[in-house]
Amino acid sequence: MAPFIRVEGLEKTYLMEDRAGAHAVRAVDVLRGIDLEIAAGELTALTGPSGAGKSTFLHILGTLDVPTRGRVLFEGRDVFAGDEAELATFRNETVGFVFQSHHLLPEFTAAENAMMPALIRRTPRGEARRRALRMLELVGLAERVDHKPGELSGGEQQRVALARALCLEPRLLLADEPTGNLDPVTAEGIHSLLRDLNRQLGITMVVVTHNEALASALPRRLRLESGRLVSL
Ligand SMILES: Nc1ncnc2c1ncn2[C@@H]1O[C@H](COP(=O)(O)OP(=O)(O)OP(=O)(O)O)[C@@H](O)[C@H]1O
Repeated sequence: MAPFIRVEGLEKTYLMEDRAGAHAVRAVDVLRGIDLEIAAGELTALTGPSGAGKSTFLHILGTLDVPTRGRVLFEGRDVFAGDEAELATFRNETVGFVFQSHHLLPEFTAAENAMMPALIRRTPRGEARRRALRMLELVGLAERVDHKPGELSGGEQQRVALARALCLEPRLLLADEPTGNLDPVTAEGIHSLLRDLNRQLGITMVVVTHNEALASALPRRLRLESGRLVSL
């Protein structure tokens, strides 16, 4: 059976306008040949120096960005072989994202923020709210569903962002420095929650972090260095 995710010969080069020379273009090689398999249900930490390409790699895994060379296969299917509409469908149905900054809408409550992806996908309001409340309960915020982001702590805001990412029950959760803005204790709380959710829901997760201590508590660790992946 094909692995859940298989990355083959992945390369990413950004072409930059060279500001010194007229119309000259400079290539920035960020990912230089990545091969990787991720099994369904795996929870993987991705570390590496600043600028190593962690976000770029995560964005390509989530089809928010496209590779320059190489392929990404989900259950054997080359995701970038399809057109933009197919990519968007795949992304909406399969992937949930959490970022360093939670991007919650300040005027809406935790429940309303968490149900947003379902409403955008035209899920009936009652069903969307049920899903959101279930996820808010899973992230430990059952008592805070009517709070707006400004009435929540930083860790609680990030948990709402997590509930929102999980609202449509994605099979893959990609988290880019989800604890980057949090104090160490709150950050450990979010990581421990990710481990619990991974066990309970069986969602495959890739979590980018600068924090080696947090990364070392996750079952699998990868490190990006000079555009290549190293297993730890
Ligand atoms: N759109 C772009 N055009 C040109 N270069 C880019 C672009 N996006 C990223 N880069 C460059 O690619 C490299 C990798 O960036 P990326 O954000 O993936 O690194 P990162 O490992 O996530 O870094 P950090 O830990 O600091 O967030 C950086 O050197 C960055 O300057």
